[in-house]
Amino acid sequence: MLTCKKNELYSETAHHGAMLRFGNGVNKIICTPAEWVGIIAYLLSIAVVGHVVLRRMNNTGAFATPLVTTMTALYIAAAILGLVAFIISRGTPHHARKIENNLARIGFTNAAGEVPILLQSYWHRTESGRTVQVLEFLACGLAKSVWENKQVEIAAALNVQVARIEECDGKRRIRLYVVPADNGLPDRLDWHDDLMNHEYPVCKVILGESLLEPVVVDFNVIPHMLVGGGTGSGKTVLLRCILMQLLRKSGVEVVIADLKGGADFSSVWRNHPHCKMIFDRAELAEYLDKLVEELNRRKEIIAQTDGCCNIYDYNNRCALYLDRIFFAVDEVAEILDKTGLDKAEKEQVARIERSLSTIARLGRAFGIHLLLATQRPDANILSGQIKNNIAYRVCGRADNVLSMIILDNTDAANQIPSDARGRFINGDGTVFQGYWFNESILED
Ligand SMILES: Nc1ncnc2c1ncn2[C@@H]1O[C@H](COP(=O)(O)OP(=O)(O)OP(=O)(O)O)[C@@H](O)[C@H]1O
Repeated sequence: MLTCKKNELYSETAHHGAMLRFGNGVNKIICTPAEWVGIIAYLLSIAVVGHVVLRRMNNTGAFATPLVTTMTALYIAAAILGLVAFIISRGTPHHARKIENNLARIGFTNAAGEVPILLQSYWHRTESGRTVQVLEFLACGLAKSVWENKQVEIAAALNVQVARIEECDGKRRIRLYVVPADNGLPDRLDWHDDLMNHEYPVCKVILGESLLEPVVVDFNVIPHMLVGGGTGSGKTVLLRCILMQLLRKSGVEVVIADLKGGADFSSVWRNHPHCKMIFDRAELAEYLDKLVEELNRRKEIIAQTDGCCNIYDYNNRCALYLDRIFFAVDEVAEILDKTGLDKAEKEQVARIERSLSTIARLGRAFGIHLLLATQRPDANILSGQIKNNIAYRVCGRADNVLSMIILDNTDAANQIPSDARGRFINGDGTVFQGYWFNESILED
C-alpha cells in the first residue's frame, strides 16, 4: 500500500478513535460527580489566568488592541483544545497505549497495519460471582473470527486468560472478557447439590464452570453429545457427572455400554434401579435394535396424539409419560472399531452403527439421547452420519488430530493445557472446568 494512502488511513482511524474516546470521556464526566471537580478546576484556572493576563496587558497599554484581540482568541482556542484533550484523556482507558503496543508486538493489525484501538475497560460481575475485566476495542476491520484464531497469542501478549470474545455495535467493536493469567479456572471444582437443576423438563444438566458462567446443556434442545479427549483428560468423570444428574431426575432411564467390563462404573451404577450396564457386543447390538423399535413405537404413539410432534408436547399433554432414555458409551471406538473382528462380529458392529445412526437422526423428537465419548484420534471410527447429527461436542486435552475430529478445529490442542484434568472446550470456544464429584451421591 502507498505510504501516503497508509498515512491517510492511520489519521482517519486515529481521528475516529479520538472522537469515540471523547464521547466516552463526556459520558464518564457526566456520570461521575468526582470527575466534575477536575472539569470545574480546569475551567476556573483557565478563567482566572486569562482574566489576570489580559487585564495586565490592557493596563500596561503595551499592546495594540488588535493584538490583544488575537491573543484573547488564541487563548480561548488553546483553552478549548485543552478541554478536549482533558475529556479525551478521561475517556481513554488506563494502559491503553501499553495494551495496543502489546498487540502491535504480536502483529495483530489489519491489512493497513493498524492496531485495534482500546476504547473502554471496565469490570463485570459474572453469574457465578467472579469479577472479570472487559476490554472493548474498535475492531479496525478485524473480524471476530480473526480475534478467535489469534486468541492464544492475544492472551499471551496481554498476560490474561480470555474468557469470551464478543461483537458489539454491529461488527465495529470487539469485547474481550479477560482475567489475569494466573487467576484462571481452578484445577478442581467440587460438585455440590445446590447445582442440581430440578426444573421441568428433566433435560438440563450442568457440566462445569467457565470463567464467566456455569456451562449448561439442555438435552431437549441439543439431543446428543460427543465428548473427546486424550487418555486421562477427564471424559469418564464428565460423562459420570452428566449421568449422575440425569439419574437423580424422575422419568429418566440410563444405559451404559462399556466393553472394557465396566471398570469405570462401580457397583453404585450397576445397582441403580434406573441404570442398565451392557458389557458385551452381542447384547449391545440386540439392545440397540430394541431401542430403535422403541423409537418407532414412540413415533407412532406421538403421531396418533393430536397436536403433538415430539416427546416434549406428548409428556406435557398425556398422562402416560414417556421416559427419556440416555444411551452412553465411554469409549465409542471400543464398540465401533472393526479391526481384528471376524465376519459375525463385523456384522454386529454394522448393526450397532445403523442403530446409532437412526437414533442420532431421530432420537431428539422421541426422547432417546446419545452420549458418546472417545479418545481415539481416528476419523473413521465415528461415521459422518452419526457425528453430523451430534450438535454438542466438547473436547478435553487433545492433540490437533483429535481436536479436529471432535470440534472441527484445533482449539482443544491450543487452549487446553497438556496437564489439565477435567478441563474442556466446547464448539463455541467456551473453556470450562468440569465438576468433580463423589459417586456415593447416587446411593442417597
Ligand atoms: N473434573 C475433574 N476435576 C479434577 N480432576 C479430574 C476431573 N476429571 C478427571 N480428573 C482426574 O483425571 C483422572 C482421569 O479422569 P478420567 O478417567 O475421567 O479420564 P479419561 O479421559 O476417561 O481417561 P481414559 O480415556 O484413560 O479412560 C481422574 O482419575 C482424576 O484424577
